[in-house]
Order: sequence, then structure tokens, then C-alpha cells
Amino acid sequence: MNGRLMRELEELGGEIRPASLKKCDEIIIDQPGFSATIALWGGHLESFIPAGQEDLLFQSSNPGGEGRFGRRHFGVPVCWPWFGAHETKNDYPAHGLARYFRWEFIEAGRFKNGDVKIVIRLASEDHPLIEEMWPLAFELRQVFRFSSKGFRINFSAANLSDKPMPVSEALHTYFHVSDNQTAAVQGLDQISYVDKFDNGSRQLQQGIVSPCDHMDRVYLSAPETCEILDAGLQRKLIIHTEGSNSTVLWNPGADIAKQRADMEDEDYRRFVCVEAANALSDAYEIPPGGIHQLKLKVKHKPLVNA
Ligand SMILES: O=P(O)(O)OC[C@H]1O[C@@H](O)[C@H](O)[C@@H](O)[C@@H]1O
Repeated sequence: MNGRLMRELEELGGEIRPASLKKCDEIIIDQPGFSATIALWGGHLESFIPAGQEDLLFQSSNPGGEGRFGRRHFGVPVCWPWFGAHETKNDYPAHGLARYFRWEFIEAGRFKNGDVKIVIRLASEDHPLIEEMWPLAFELRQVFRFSSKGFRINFSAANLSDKPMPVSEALHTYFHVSDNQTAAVQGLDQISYVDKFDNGSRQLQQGIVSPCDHMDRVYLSAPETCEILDAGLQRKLIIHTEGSNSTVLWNPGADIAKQRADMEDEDYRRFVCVEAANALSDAYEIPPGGIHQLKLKVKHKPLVNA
């Protein structure tokens, strides 16, 4: 990292924790209204803690699998350029490449209203293994915006190649909840979904989703806003997306969680994934030279004022 970036970060009261997660740096921002941590490994927003509250994001109990594609379930993994299993290559990792490679920290500063801004990027040309596995050149950027009210992620993908780029994707957010048995997701009533835990059958959502246990669902043509209601933390999380047609809800349930190396037995009770996605029939192509943006905005509010 250069001196300019270091100064910009220091002016925000930020610091770098060097080579601390999977041998990559973490960026820590500590402000009166919140603290946030970004892992350059995979470009995960790892933690966002509003002052006086519990983290909005979940982190699994241990760092997880070793090896090039050892994954960890925490924060906001970026699933790109494919969501789920690769269509033809069985030996390629699930959920694409972006969550396994080192991103570059390129900017720290403030928006006009004082919100904190951090920008990171991942370019295919920076990693020979990416170029080998995905021969279409790209540049990804994440612009993080933090304030005491919550966080935003503006994710953009630029197709630098001369061919159309097929993409399915997700900002696979692990929202921390007090208990998945009592937490609820509201806002998907009457939306049709593909139930991956029921052989991909099509279902229609009736009312709220609760408990948030053992579910793997892709809601297609989903609305831009939904909410997590957490009675235990007396907190409501308002999730707003742009550029995302699918909303994925995932919680592994007790049995599948046991197969995840980084999760302890009770970890699955402490999160629900609500993912801003373009998956299955919502997959699309970025034209040569084109850009696609996926935006996620998360605000927290007391549940009592719902
Ligand atoms: O364990 P991973 O690879 O991070 O994936 C977690 C889950 O992510 C969800 O988005 C998928 O719909 C699930 O099928 C998948 O199991």
C-alpha cells in the first residue's frame, strides 16, 4: 500500500491489520457511530457494528478450510462470475472466483455528507489463476459506504473483453440474527421461488419466512426491498437492492452446517443469508466493454418502531 492511501486511511481513524486473514490484510474503520472491517481476501465486508449494538454481520467460529479454494462463511462474500456450481466444470469452486482472491485497496475518503468511503478492486489480470479459469478479462470494484445508520455496497463488474460475458452473481450477505428460529424475513409474500432443497420445485411464498431454518431458495423477479425482523435483538434490518432480480435465502440447518468446516454446531442458528443476486433464469450477459452494477443498502432500526 502506498503512502497516500495510508494517510487517507489514518485521516478516517482507520488502520490496516497486515496479513491477518488468509495472509491478506484487513482494513479496520473505527468511528464514533460504527466500526467496520473489510477483508481483502475475497473482498468481504466482514463486520459492521453500529455503536452500542451487535454486529449486523455473522462470522463463523473458525477460519475454515485451507487451500486455494478453502471457503469461509462470513460477512458479505462476493459470488461472481457464477452463482452456485459451475455449469460445466465440476472441479471449479462453488460461487465463482471473486471470494477466493486478494482484492486491492485503492481509495479511502468521505462522501460529501461525511459518510466513510472505501474502494477495493479485483482485476483478472492481477491473478494468473483467474485468467486461466475465466478467460474473459474483467475488473470488479466495490465501493463501501458507511455511516451510523448502516452500510452500502456498490459492486460493479466491467467486461474488458471483446465477447459477451455470461454472469450469475450474488452479494451473499450473512446477516447476524439472535436466533434463526424466531427471526423472520418480510417482503417476499406472493413471490415465486425455486426451492433447491426440494429438487428445484417452484413454490409461491405465503406471508413472512419464519423460522429461517434449512432453506435454500431463489426468489425470482424479487422486489428491491425486504426486511429481517429480529425480536431477540429488537432490531429490524432493511435491505434494499438495485441491479438484482433474484433474492436468495439460505440457512443450512443443523445437518448441513456440520459439513461446513468453519461452522460450529450452533453457528447456523445465528445467521440468515439474504442475498442480492441474479441467479438461475435471472442470469444475464455483460456486453463487450459494458459494466453491470449491483447495489446493496442495509439500514438498521429498532423493531419497536416498526
Ligand atoms: O457453502 P458455500 O459454497 O458458501 O455456499 C453456501 C450456500 O449458498 C447459497 O447461496 C446457495 O444457494 C446454497 O446452495 C449454498 O450451499
